[in-house]
Amino acid sequence: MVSRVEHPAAGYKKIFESAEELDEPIPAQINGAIPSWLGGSLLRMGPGLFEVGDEPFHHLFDGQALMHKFDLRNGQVTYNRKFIRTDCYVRAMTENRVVITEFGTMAYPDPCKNIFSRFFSYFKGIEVTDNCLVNIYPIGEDFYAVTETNYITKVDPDSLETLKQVDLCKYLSVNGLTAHPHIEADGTVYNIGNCFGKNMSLAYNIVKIPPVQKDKSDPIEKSQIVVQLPSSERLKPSYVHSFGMTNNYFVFVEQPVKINLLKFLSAWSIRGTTYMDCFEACESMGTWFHLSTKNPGAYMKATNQGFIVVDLCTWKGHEFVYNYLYLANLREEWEEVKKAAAKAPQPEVRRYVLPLDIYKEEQGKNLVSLSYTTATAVLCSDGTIWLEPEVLFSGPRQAFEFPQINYSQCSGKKYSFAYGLGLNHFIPDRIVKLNVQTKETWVWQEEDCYPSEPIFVATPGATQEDDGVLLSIVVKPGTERPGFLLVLDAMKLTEVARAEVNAIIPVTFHGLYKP
Ligand SMILES: CCCCCCCCCCCCCCCC(=O)OC/C=C(C)/C=C/C=C(C)/C=C/C1=C(C)CCCC1(C)C
Ligand SMILES: [Fe+2]
Repeated sequence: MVSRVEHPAAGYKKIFESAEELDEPIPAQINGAIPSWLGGSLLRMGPGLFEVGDEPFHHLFDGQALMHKFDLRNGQVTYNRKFIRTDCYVRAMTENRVVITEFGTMAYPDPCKNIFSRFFSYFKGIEVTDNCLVNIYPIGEDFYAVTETNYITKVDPDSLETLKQVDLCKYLSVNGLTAHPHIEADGTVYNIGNCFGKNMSLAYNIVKIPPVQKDKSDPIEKSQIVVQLPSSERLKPSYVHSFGMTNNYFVFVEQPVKINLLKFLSAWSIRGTTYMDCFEACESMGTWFHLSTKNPGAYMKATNQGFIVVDLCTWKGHEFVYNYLYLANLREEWEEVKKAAAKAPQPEVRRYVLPLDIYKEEQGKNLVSLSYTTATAVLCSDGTIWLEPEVLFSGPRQAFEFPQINYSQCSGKKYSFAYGLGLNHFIPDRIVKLNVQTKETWVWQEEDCYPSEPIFVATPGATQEDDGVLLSIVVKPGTERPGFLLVLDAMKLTEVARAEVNAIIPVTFHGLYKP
């Protein structure tokens, strides 16, 4: 899968440019045939406004949230997009400047205010962003666009209208939640977030939001913390992006990119620091896997021969990979992009195996007895277990990222196929399928094309894990219809159809298919 593709024309710059929302859906021109059973909507989130007035946003995660929708009905496709009316967007539009500090862009005080009110507005405390550009997922019968803060935004998946902002702090003791919940077949949502408690007690809280309520009340009102995991360092919690879940367990990977809380809570509002300035690498820490039972009341022994297998997309070393995602770097000419990526952490897809049955007398021995993996776990004298991974995919500066699986069939179970976005020196230029058992790979790639995270949709009644299609939004600059929805056969990774529109579609991160 190692890509030798070069991008001398630097067409990728187009996916980091502002776009206008649409008044109404536009029809797409179809090449190939969209499967007749594929009726639904692909909803995706990403940044769509990369500057306000003459103030630029600096980081990939700062542009204002734009929601995209490809609607598929009877073989026909339309495309629509709207900015979410978050507080940060509405206030930016009203004042024509960056009003709320984003991930890597600081908001300056209002230049129209006099020196005293400017001084006091600095001390008003942190105004946390509600820029929900990262993902969209269902809670009960509702849909929420999210980032990783405590603010989530209820949206209408049909009209793309913004409905309301919800502050999770009103219901739960968390400072934020990840944009990557796990959702069970009945609609129960699990997620994890940092909690900076009283007396500086730090924890990672796992949250459960129940499915649709019989009395039609909002499930968020019934949300609760189900597990609390301790932070390995007193003043510095780790940055959390996602977590793992099986039928019986939660797996949380505490990694060495830390949030410096002192900076976060004090310096930030006074000196105008951004979120990015509050992260630091902890060179001495390594990475800790935390395991907890999911439902102690209904605990059942794991069936997977007493092991939990954890497959991860990783970035090697201690440095935060987000340091390499400033827009100025991503918009460089190709030779410069390559030079910058050469210094960045290197990507690797890894498998770790956590043994569940541990006996003192086995100290120093490899506890993993699964025939199909070379990953090891050795019990140390202090009672901890040292894990070494099996590498599932590795290519220099070629990442397999934004991983997806046949979630409804395989979530938390043994599986064979992962689908991902191939990043070539951080530039998304291919879609990859990886057989995690054999390490075989398949690639879809086309000249000057910039795809997004592929979403798997199973063929109705399918019996095989990879019987279905992958949906990805692709940008091919310089053509008559430069944005298209790509439909790939998930078995062979060959093109089934594309639905093209006359619009450049800015980069999107995550999303879902709503049947
Ligand atoms: C699609 C192509 C992109 C090209 C480059 C991609 C490189 C990819 C590297 C892999 C990373 C994948 C990330 C994908 C995007 C994503 O999911 O994340 C975006 C995350 C964002 C915007 C996070 C925002 C988090 C905030 C504002 C957190 C705030 C907080 C803290 C820092 C401390 C605790 C409190 C709080 C407020 C939650
Ligand atoms: Fe993500």
